[in-house]
Amino acid sequence: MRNKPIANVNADLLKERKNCSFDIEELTNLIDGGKNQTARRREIENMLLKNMPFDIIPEECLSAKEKYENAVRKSVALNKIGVELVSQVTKAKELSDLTLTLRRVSDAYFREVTPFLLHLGMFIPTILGQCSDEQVAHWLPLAMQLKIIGTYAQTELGHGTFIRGLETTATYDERTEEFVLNSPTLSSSKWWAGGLGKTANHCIVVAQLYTKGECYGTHPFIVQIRDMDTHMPLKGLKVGEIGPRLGFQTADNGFLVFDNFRIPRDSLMMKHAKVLKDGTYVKIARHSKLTYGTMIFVRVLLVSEMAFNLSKAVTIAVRYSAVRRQSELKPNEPEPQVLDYLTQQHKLFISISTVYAFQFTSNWLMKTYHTVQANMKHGNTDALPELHALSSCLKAICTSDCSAAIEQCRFACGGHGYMISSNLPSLYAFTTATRTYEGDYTVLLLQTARFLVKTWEQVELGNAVTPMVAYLARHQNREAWDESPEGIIRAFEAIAAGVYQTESVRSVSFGQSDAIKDVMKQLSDLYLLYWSLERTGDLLTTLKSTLGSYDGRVYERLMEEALKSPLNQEPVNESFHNEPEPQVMDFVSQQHKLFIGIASYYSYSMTALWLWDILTKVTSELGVGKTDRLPESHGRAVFMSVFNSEMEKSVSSLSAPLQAVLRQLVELYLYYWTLEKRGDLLLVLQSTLGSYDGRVYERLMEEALKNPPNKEPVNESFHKYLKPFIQGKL
Ligand SMILES: CCCCCCCCCCCCCCCCCC(=O)SCCNC(=O)CCNC(=O)[C@H](O)C(C)(C)COP(=O)(O)OP(=O)(O)OC[C@H]1O[C@@H](n2cnc3c(N)ncnc32)[C@H](O)[C@@H]1OP(=O)(O)O
Ligand SMILES: Cc1cc2nc3c(=O)[nH]c(=O)nc-3n(C[C@H](O)[C@H](O)[C@H](O)COP(=O)(O)OP(=O)(O)OC[C@H]3O[C@@H](n4cnc5c(N)ncnc54)[C@H](O)[C@@H]3O)c2cc1C
Repeated sequence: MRNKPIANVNADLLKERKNCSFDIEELTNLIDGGKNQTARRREIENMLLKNMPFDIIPEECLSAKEKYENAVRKSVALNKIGVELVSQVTKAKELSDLTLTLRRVSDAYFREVTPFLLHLGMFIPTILGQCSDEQVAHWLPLAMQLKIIGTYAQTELGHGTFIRGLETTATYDERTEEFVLNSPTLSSSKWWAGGLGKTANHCIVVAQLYTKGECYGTHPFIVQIRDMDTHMPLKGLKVGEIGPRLGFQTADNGFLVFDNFRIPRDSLMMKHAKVLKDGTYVKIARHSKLTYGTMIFVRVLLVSEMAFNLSKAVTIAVRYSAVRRQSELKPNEPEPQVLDYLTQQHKLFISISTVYAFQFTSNWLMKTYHTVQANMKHGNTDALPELHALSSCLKAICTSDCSAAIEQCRFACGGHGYMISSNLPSLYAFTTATRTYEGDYTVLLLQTARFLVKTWEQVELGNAVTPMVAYLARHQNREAWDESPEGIIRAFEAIAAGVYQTESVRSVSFGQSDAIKDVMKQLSDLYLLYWSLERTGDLLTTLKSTLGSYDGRVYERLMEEALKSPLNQEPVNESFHNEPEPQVMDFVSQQHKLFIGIASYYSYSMTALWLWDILTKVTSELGVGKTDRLPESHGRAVFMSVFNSEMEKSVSSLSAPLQAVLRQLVELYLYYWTLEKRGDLLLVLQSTLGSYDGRVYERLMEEALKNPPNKEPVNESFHKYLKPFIQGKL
């Protein structure tokens, strides 16, 4: 059943909805995956809406501590219902639909994120992907019923991207059949894990595994970190909250430091490798990177997350644009809806088509992921490198595009879009982090490039490659395409566009009406055209350059092109007889180049005179050999102050017009360098990362320890909400 229409809807919005060329319900079914899925989603939504507590005071008006406690309260209530619903589900497909619905509806309760995000998004998936069957049987029910709450601690203060460089050690002690966890340096402190600061009592820790004196690289361990009854951190580890950040403020991201912390042998997650009781290391995996599996899964998930978050932002911006009226186009006529401005449509429509591009690609990517997983169960890891390259590439591009598009949506809402209550700032803060976490943008694109270059080598050798990259061979036959970075980027755009085009056409090819097909086709075309225009340079099959031509006939081509110019089609231009051509001096850009030169000349002359006076004094005091070169900023300050003061002294006797000109030159010099060097001028950087002494890790830890949540070892919300919930007494 459809949701009931709401009374008192803005007339402009009603008008826009009335103008819709297709049946909205039909499109809703398409997005949900069918009529039944829409009905089920609404059933769950309605149930949650009836039972969930909403905020009385807006989340953003609370203190950091109150925000966290409020987030725990709501998470516990939501997950109580979630656990109940999950227990009724029997089929895998139903479970994934349910999880998706819960994830979507949870956003109605959290402007920020739930402290359970990592438990649901990474802890449970890692149990499924990295544990042996016996370990899954033990840990999964505990995690699914939230009897334990976990997180994923891989990143350290010193390393996030370069996983092989992680420093935390897990050394096997065969006498006690335990691993001993240690953080040997400050930079090895675990940092960032969501939910670690205050909430989690378990944690997946990625550490370098040592046994019998050998290091076998990074491996995941499942580790209890807090007492199940008192919630106090266990002896041998230091754990806390890392401090305020741009978004994720209720995710209680944390740090964790080990000091000879002992864990049982079977804490090692043993799907891909084992350590026997006597300390023998046994490799099970057929592919060395299978321990990176959770990251691939989350990268795949993030494509759909971006579709969802952008869909919210663009819905907000489109609705508001229909309601908002601004400016007077024609005297005495009503102000137009801002939605009617073409420039506004330009901001919004590309975001709408991007949402669909992401969603269709995400559906396809998830299917591909499951196919590769199923093959791997039978020992076939052939498709893993391509899945890694593809998920890396799509994750990087969609997270980057999504935060840029959300920023556009904020611009589209003018000043009101800057209000926290518009939700656009929170959506931006959430999505911009996704460009960094789960693999930084640049780093993931480089992983994709690595795969593509290897594929290219195969193509050149005439070997078969997978269908997804077969176009490389086609390109090679058709034209002299190069393997330059531009070529690689272009190829990946072709992949993304191709997937979207074929998937959207495939998805709308059954059952749907012509009206929906038309709209989807328009959106698809818009997406392709937009990116063709954005990347025109990459799409040009020759370089279109007189200077960079393959045959090097630079001068011939320059002359050929010159002769084609329309100006050369007539021997004397009519402006000869009419208006004179402007002097280049009249161009502002030319003045910019010249005037600063003039100002500098005066500055140097004044400073030279002044410097001459003191030079002898300085050299005799310090000795010429000992004087260091003045740092640039010091020199600049000297030029400015001398120029300023010496000019004042010398101009007083000059005529007023000349004084004015010279004063303007002083101002120009000062303003120019103020703008050029504004980075250096920020004397108080107030930054843990940019301090003069470079003590980055020390300062990050010092700041984290000052953090109010770390003043109490256990937050009161544990006793009030978490403990009764975990123990089933709520
Ligand atoms: C209410 C209901 C709620 C429901 C829940 C729904 C939740 C939804 C949302 C989820 C949100 C989750 C929040 C997550 C928060 C953030 C968590 C994190 O950041 S956690 C932290 C995330 N941290 C990061 O993401 C760290 C990023 N860094 C990395 O991933 C790696 O260090 C690396 C890939 C950059 C390099 O690794 P390195 O070992 O140095 O490798 P080399 O470069 O030397 O290449 C050697 C070879 O390996 C190959 N290969 C590489 N990877 C893979 C792979 N995965 N596979 C296969 N192959 C792979 C590579 O291609 C190459 O092959 P070849 O050419 O030789 O044939
Ligand atoms: C909100 C948030 C939540 C997080 N949650 C978790 C969590 O729950 N668990 C967890 O383990 N981690 C978590 N992280 C950490 C996250 O995974 C890392 O921050 C991320 O992987 C980037 O690594 P880094 O911080 O070491 O960046 P760096 O690698 O230090 O990147 C700094 C710069 O160096 C560049 N760079 C680095 N390497 C290369 C290279 N090889 N080539 C070219 N350029 C390079 C990058 O492009 C970037 O510009 C979280 C981070 C954030 C922001």
